[in-house]
Amino acid sequence: MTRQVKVLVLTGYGLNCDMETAHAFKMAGAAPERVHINSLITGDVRLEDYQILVFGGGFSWGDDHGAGVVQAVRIMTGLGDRIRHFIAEGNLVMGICNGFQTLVNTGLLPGFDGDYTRREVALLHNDCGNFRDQWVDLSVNQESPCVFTKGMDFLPLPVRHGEGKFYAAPEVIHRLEVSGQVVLRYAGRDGSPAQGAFPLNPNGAVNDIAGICDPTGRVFGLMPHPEAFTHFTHHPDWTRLKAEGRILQEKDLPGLNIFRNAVAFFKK
Ligand SMILES: NC(=O)CC[C@H](N)C(=O)O
Repeated sequence: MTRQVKVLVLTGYGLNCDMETAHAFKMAGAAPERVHINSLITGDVRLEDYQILVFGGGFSWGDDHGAGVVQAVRIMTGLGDRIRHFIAEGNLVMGICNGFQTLVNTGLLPGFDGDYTRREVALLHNDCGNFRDQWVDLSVNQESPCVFTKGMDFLPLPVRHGEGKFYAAPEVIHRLEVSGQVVLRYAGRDGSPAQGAFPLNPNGAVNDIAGICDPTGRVFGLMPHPEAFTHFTHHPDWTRLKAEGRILQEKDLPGLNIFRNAVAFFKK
């Protein structure tokens, strides 16, 4: 019997995508569990019993002091060493939207030189000045070491955030680009770069960056929500896309493939 891949999906304090995220991992063949942040910090639940740790979407601590900021402090003071050990052991960490904001505020991303404590990038308020709830098209960097996006080149996903503008100093952006750590970019429907054009790029993200990974490719954060595209009718244009034969075979759902890739990583 093949070993079950155990996924820990965090819950609590304003997170609101844990049910969908756990469901997506279940569809991908894993054994997900929704675990309250406190249960992990107190040690009632042990991180070493899992292979994938997920920081999901939501409004942790009400986005006070900036989205993901308080969660990052709580996580790093209570769990920092255990998470760094978890990564060193070869496991996977994923941050979706509020989870991505948390990963950058902890310094778990971008993880340059194996240092998972340094804050190098930020997710700022959207340039448009308001919360965006829309679908975006994403091009995938096939040169990236990211294990979650293997074999993918394009995916449409929804975004829903107020603080999604990826930002960093030019030398940090350059380093992310040359190392292949830029995984996802906002694009046009044909996969061509959005070049900052609103609303293809919904937040003004520098270089259209929507998702990055660490140098190992095992820590991945993204603003869009892959757990919200696990059935072809989730896409607002699914009838047209199906008629055009562009996507939407049950078997190759872009959102679900992110979770399938994560699970497949442990089944090699
Ligand atoms: N969907 C989310 O996770 C939202 C993230 C965060 N609360 C924001 O608005 O930016």
